[in-house]
Amino acid sequence: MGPPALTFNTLKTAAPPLAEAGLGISGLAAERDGVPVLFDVSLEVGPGQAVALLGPNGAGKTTTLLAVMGLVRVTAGRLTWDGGALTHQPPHRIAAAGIGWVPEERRVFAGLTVAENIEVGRRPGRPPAAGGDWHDARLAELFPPLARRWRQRAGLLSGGEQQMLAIARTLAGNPRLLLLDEPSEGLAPLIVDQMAAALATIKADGVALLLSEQHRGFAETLADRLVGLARGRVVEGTGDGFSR
Ligand SMILES: Nc1ncnc2c1ncn2[C@@H]1O[C@H](COP(=O)(O)OP(=O)(O)OP(=O)(O)O)[C@@H](O)[C@H]1O
Repeated sequence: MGPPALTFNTLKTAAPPLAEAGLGISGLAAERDGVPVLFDVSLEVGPGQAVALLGPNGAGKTTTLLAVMGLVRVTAGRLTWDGGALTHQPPHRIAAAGIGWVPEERRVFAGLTVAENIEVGRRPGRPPAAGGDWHDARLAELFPPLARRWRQRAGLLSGGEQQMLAIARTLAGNPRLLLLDEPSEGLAPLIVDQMAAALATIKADGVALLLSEQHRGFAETLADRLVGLARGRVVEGTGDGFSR
């Protein structure tokens, strides 16, 4: 039998919770395929906040997101969500608790239409963030380029449109925390601006955002806090004046 179901607001760990609302990460260490990759990562993301992980290739940004999603082995530290323990929960329970993952590779279903891809992401019964349900009309308003291609196959979309679709599909499940791996990677400048505007709207809706970013400008536009990672550790992290 797996670990007990997450019952938020009732499930409290013995130690004081990191954050009563949103995501808490404290002293996180994790490994991939038996190789230690994260050694000491701590941060918090509250509802309606955005935190960007910055750092060079191999710093551990993706691994931090994977650890939140339960997709790598956590060897030390704590993960909490709305004050309840998240550490060592299986990915499907983490997803059911309202955490959505947008992988770097996008992974849209090329043979399905935009509308069908979004339908795949629906998670009926999951309570939405403060702004309400992400139904089709809201998603189309959020990403106008998708609205124009609603009945087209996803394989025909540009890279930027596929990135929008990957986000829209995850949003369709009404997550209250969105994990985004390099959302601006490989996008044309105009598309990057559209992406930043859309993510700002999602944030204003009350959704918490934790993103991995290589582009500092994009991160600064969007994030309330920047957290610098190097070799699996937080090297700098602050609300303002962050520098590397
Ligand atoms: N399957 C694996 N087994 C062992 N080590 C791995 C595995 N995948 C990644 N790593 C290592 O983990 C470290 C952190 O990788 P991670 O992908 O989290 O970095 P990142 O900051 O997201 O950088 P990038 O932008 O290159 O993805 C790197 O040193 C990488 O080589």
